[in-house]
Amino acid sequence: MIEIEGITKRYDATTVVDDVSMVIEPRTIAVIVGTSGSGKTTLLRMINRLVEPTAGIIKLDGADNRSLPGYELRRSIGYAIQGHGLFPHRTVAQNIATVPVLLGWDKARIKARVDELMMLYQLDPEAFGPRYPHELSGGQQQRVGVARALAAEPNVLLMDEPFGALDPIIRTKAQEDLLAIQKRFGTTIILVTHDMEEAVHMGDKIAVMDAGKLVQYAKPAEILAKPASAFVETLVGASERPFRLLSLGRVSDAVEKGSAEGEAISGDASQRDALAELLWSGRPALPVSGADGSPIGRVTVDGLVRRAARPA
Ligand SMILES: Nc1ncnc2c1ncn2[C@@H]1O[C@H](COP(=O)(O)OP(=O)(O)OP(=O)(O)O)[C@@H](O)[C@H]1O
Repeated sequence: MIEIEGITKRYDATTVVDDVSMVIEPRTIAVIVGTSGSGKTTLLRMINRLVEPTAGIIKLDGADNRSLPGYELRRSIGYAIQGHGLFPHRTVAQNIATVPVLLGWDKARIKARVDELMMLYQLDPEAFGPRYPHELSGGQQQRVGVARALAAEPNVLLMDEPFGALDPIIRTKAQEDLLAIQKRFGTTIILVTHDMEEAVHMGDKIAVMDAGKLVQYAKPAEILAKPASAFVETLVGASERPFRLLSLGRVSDAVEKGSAEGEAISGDASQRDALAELLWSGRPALPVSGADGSPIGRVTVDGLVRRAARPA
């Protein structure tokens, strides 16, 4: 668990992070969003003490993050940044091994971990391990950057716009990979992004920053349905909000009694996909199938539209 208590950072007279308090539960993803200059990166870097706060406390599993020297703290916390930050004169395998080497792991353990992460990221260790970063595509470099951050099995991973430089298709894949890896290792992740779509997709909770202040910290559905201020509402994008809300819900949660003509949609599909299919095919209702393929009811345009409407 990460507890941020009244954290403030000032540079001379300018307050760039202003009395922020938030708790990040273990094994969850908190996404920090906000406009440029709102203090997101500074907040993130106070967790691993690349930036020292002016006031406030940050606790990791109950311990003040100042109870260790900064360099030791940083070996226990993964850190991945936009543009990956790989060492250009070290091979891919050496880059990934950076922190395990610093921690003095034995060679066999390091090799096993590097190979495991490379396989996980679909980079053949034989082929890619000896290569240098410039011999990789942008997407591959980014994967190596995240693999390096995960190498020493950190409980906490800080990510600053890790997918910012990727094109949209690779970006989606990178997000899926990260979600799968987060589930597998149970890592607690704090991710900074400009992209509300990414925040809604990735976050168990979303923290919205504006001018150094934390203006809302809540589950994605709550941020979308009940933005705390006009600023959050703008950031969420009022016109996109209904679709974002639907993308969070499963069809199985919107099933109505009755039947419908045509091919069934899976109860696991998102409500957004169901609405897209309904509108695209011009039908008022679709049959819904359960996990075993048997019909469990139907989903309707009217029902989905009601769900997308902002709750009173
Ligand atoms: N070392 C520093 N000295 C003085 N001011 C700084 C320093 N680092 C950051 N700032 C200022 O603090 C403010 C917040 O910066 P920060 O990088 O945390 O914002 P951000 O929300 O991450 O922005 P972006 O999305 O553009 O990366 C900015 O106005 C920035 O100019």
